[in-house]
Amino acid sequence: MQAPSIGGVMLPRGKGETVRLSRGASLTDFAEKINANPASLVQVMFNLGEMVTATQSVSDETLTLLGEEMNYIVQIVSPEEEDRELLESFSIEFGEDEGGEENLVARPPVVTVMGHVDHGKTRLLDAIRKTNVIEGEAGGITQHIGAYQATTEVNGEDRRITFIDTPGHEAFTAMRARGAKSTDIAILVVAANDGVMPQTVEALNHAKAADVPIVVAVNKIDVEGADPTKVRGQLTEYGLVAEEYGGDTMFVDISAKQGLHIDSLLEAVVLTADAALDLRANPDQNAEGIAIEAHLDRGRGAVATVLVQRGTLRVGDTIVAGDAHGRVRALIDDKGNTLEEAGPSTPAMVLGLTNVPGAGDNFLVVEEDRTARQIAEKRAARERNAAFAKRIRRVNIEDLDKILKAGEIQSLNLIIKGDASGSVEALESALLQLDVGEDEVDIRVLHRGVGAVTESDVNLAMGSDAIIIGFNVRAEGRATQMAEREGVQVKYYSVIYQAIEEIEAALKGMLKPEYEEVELGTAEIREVFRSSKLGNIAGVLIRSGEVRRNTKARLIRDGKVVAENLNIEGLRRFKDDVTEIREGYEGGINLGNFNDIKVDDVIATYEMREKPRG
Ligand SMILES: Nc1nc2c(ncn2[C@@H]2O[C@H](COP(=O)(O)OP(=O)(O)OP(=O)(O)O)[C@@H](O)[C@H]2O)c(=O)[nH]1
Repeated sequence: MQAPSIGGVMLPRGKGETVRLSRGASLTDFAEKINANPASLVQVMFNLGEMVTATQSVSDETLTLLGEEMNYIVQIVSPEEEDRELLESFSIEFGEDEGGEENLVARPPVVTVMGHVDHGKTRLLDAIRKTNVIEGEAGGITQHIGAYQATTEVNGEDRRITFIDTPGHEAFTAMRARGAKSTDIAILVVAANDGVMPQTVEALNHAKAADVPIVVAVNKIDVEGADPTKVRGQLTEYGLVAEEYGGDTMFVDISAKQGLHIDSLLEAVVLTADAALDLRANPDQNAEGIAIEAHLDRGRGAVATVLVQRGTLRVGDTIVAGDAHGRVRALIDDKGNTLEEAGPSTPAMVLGLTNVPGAGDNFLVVEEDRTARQIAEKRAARERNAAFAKRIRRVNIEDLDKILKAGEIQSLNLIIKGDASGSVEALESALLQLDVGEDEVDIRVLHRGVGAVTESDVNLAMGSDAIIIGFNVRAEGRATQMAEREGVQVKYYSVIYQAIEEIEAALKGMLKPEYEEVELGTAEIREVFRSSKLGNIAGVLIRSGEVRRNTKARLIRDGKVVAENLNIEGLRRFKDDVTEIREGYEGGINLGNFNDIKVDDVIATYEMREKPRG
């Protein structure tokens, strides 16, 4: 008996081993991992009804399906995980403070300012910068490097706060979508004369999704008609309840224009950080953090602003940032002063990199130039490979069940955009009431709003693995392109019940499947043949049902199960390989490596089938 083959090409069967593949891998990558000929995998896919070339990047499902067919467990590795492993291969553990509790020192909170258009984000960042920025020694020309530090006195102590100097949540979500956590606290700016507006809600949902505490700055209180109380009332609806109303969110009334109560706002940030977060880091280790901004400067070459998250960055350090590397030639703060070093939560502009890292890329200091270069090169190669990947697979309605089975998500995250607040609310409440059975799957609406699907929605969806629902609205041109590029699904509906029906159906499939064993057939061993290549072959008579190739089996001797979890690896009738043999017929069974068979033993075959849901 031969090993199963398809079209003359040997099918490389595994023994249930795990094969790890990067997202977007090709059949050639797979073949390399299992030491097989890529052509044989192309053939297997063809037999499964999919035309795939050997070098083309394929979806997660295709890789999984292929694995199942060949008896391998495929594990898809995300880019973040891959990067962690890359660093681990150099014995670097990124994102961990070295040492124990005793090595940790308090660090300033890192703050992002968010809010609706024209509510005063830029003005506020300028006001803070003007009044509270730490005096530099030389006092160079102020420049926007993407972040700055301010000080404020709280309970007689000078406290520092780091501000990300790009107003709006776009930068925040773009970084988060890349897996970087840049912000400890969000300041939500709401103009008191305008009240809560769509982007206010969007911003607060972004912060909530990232689990970042919010401090509300009620701005423009100098303007006539300003109504700070109304803002408090409005935000209550979104779960932000002011402290004075018994909630735990600090609200501060300010005027960015007149510089009113800026200190109170900074104090509120510090108090919120103290109450809600334990912001500490080890300053005595190699520096690590993220790149916030980067560009190519004609005179200075690649220039990147980094935020140190732990350790201390020093001039002369060897550094890798994304796929850039180099020696730190100079560190410069936001006032143009040169720095010798930058500790936790300190932003600094770095000169000396070979090229420009992306915003949200991580950076780290390594001991040797060679290590830095190797890490950067490996990352660059990976980026190139990823660029070949046609489509990054994210959550989509059609494959919800598979994605859930793979354990990739536990909840269905949705962003709902619609033409009117009434319809959006109706859709949301209907969806939240869907009976998804024994609450195995949560439906979470991360954001809802009236208007077109925007790039910001797509960003939020990317960062939270969400599906966007457009109800009687469409996506803006750039948002459509971005969603396509990033593989974020946007589903459009114009009738509420259709939306609900489709999602309910997807969820039914999405519920974790239950499996039951189904007996297929039994075979009585009449004779045992010995083959030099395959070991013992059972000559059998099928007593009941049918015996199929590639199914599970157990061996029964004198009414007792003597071996479990065997595989029907080969099946023959006379000289031919067959896929099944039915009751009453004779044939040969090869149980792979298992050779302990005797005449009169019974091979009972079964398969695990998904239980239909009631
Ligand atoms: N009267 C008054 N005007 C303010 C205040 N804060 C900001 N403004 C004005 O409001 C307008 C918008 O302020 P920006 O700081 O540009 O608002 P923004 O939120 O950064 O706006 P975008 O960048 O467009 O999202 C400007 O004309 C500011 O001068 C304030 O406290 N009082």
